[in-house]
Amino acid sequence: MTPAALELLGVTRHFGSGATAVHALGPLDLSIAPGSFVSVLGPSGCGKSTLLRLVAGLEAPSEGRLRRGGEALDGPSRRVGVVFQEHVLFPWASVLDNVLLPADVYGLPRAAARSRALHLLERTGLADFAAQRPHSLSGGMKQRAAFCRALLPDPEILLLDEPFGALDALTREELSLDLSRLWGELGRTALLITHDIEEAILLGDRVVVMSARPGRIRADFAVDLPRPRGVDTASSPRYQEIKREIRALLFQRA
Ligand SMILES: Nc1ncnc2c1ncn2[C@@H]1O[C@H](COP(=O)(O)OP(=O)(O)OP(=O)(O)O)[C@@H](O)[C@H]1O
Repeated sequence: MTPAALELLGVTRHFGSGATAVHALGPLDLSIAPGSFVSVLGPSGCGKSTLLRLVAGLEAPSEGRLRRGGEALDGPSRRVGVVFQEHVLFPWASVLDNVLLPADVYGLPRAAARSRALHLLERTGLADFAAQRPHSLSGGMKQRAAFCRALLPDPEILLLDEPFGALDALTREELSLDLSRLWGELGRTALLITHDIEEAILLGDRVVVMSARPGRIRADFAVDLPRPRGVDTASSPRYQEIKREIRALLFQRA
């Protein structure tokens, strides 16, 4: 049997100790099948970013175990790409060089990395901006470049921490639909952290709803909407029904 792309078993995370200790997360059990897109939705401060940092291998759990592709997860890996809310492009480097950054970090063969970077820039509508500096890009374009960079090492798993959070509503929707299309073509596993119910449904195969801190899983909704999803998806009766169910749960007392 193919192992889960990601698996969390009894994971908790505490910060600090004594009177100032914070129980941020868990215990949490979660299993994500290879190739699926899971959206995690929850109130502010429920531990969503903490969850993402654990899965990225940037932090260790206080208790419990994490497994990636059936193996113990013990640190960051080139098999996992991360996109954060604030693009982290270097202002002095060209868009192409920014996208190529993981090639230096992971020692990828330069020529192949360059051709993959150009391909990704092409696929995300940024080919004409490869030689420009990030300041000449709009917010949405900077996030597209950040996606290209995360995808450069061809990661098996893409982690998205509110990647559209700083964008205006129209750019947000456009970029989520583009990401949905790109993800469909790449067939990779994705974990999206978001506050936005619509984005969670539009992108996800599942929407995992978390409780207030300490974040635990309150519900796990299957999003059985056909793909590819587009601007019309949000007006379908099934989409509206899932949205109603999630809203009802979120606005109930935890
Ligand atoms: N390094 C840290 N030290 C102490 N407390 C922390 C640390 N990181 C997070 N926390 C606390 O853990 C809890 C969860 O934080 P986290 O950022 O994961 O939540 P979140 O759901 O991503 O929040 P938001 O949606 O507002 O971004 C919060 O109470 C936060 O103050």
